[in-house]
Amino acid sequence: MNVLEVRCVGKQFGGLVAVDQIDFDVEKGSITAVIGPNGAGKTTLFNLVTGVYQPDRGDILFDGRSLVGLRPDRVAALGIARTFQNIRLFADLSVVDNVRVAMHGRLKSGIFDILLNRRKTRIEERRALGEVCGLLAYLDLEPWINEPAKNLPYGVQRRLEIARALATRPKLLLLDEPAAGMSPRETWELSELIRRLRDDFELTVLLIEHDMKLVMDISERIVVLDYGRIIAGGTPEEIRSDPRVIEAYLGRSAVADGTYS
Ligand SMILES: Nc1ncnc2c1ncn2[C@@H]1O[C@H](COP(=O)(O)OP(=O)(O)OP(=O)(O)O)[C@@H](O)[C@H]1O
Repeated sequence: MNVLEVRCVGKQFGGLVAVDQIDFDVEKGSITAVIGPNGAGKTTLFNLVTGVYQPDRGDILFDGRSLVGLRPDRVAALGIARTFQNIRLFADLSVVDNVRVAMHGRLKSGIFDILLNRRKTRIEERRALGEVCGLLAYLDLEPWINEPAKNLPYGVQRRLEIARALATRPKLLLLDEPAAGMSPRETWELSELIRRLRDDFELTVLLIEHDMKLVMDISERIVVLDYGRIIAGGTPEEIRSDPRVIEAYLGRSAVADGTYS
């Protein structure tokens, strides 16, 4: 069963075609990677799925329902969460408050309930805090719980971004270059974490990543973009040996020097 269906989607910025006739499916419970050279259209695709941009043509279906025309908050409420290439946290807020803020969009109590300090609001807040603490424990963020986000090491900030995304209880998690700036050890830990998340939270994961080792290690399907178009799609084995991918994305030298092995 497909959780996401991208149907002939196109997006232009003035004369520049950023995404052109993109068409692919993401199977429920899978880990799918979108790869391609800089400027290939990967982040634009994520922005189209999450409602940041609207497609000029085509359709995007989530659980069979079209996302076209929906604002990002509506898309999030349906169960799609994302992390960003350039980490977006509340720098001066503590770790626990960063996750609490992310969870608030899903809580029932409004600002007046909070101001009036209603009993149902206090119960909901207490439950939410319990859930936040559970997420922080799961992601090994407990030692940093009261630390402002800006003080965290880079790899920990990336985990906090994931905690914020999970706080919205998504069905589909989009990760935009989650390994960027990470050491090889942190990247290895991240690949283990992504697999665990998928299993423990029954998620479907769609990720953009330049780290080929991570992509080949954890993806079940790979979609390859170049100049806004899909040039290949398939399993890691199929992609690894596809000459169009080697040519367009990695260059012949990558094959020769063993980068792409
Ligand atoms: N808001 C925008 N306005 C104008 N052009 C844009 C905008 N967003 C993206 N583009 C252009 O669309 C093309 C695709 O960009 P996009 O960021 O989607 O590529 P990418 O594959 O994510 O690249 P990278 O790997 O460098 O992040 C690029 O040429 C980019 O300059």
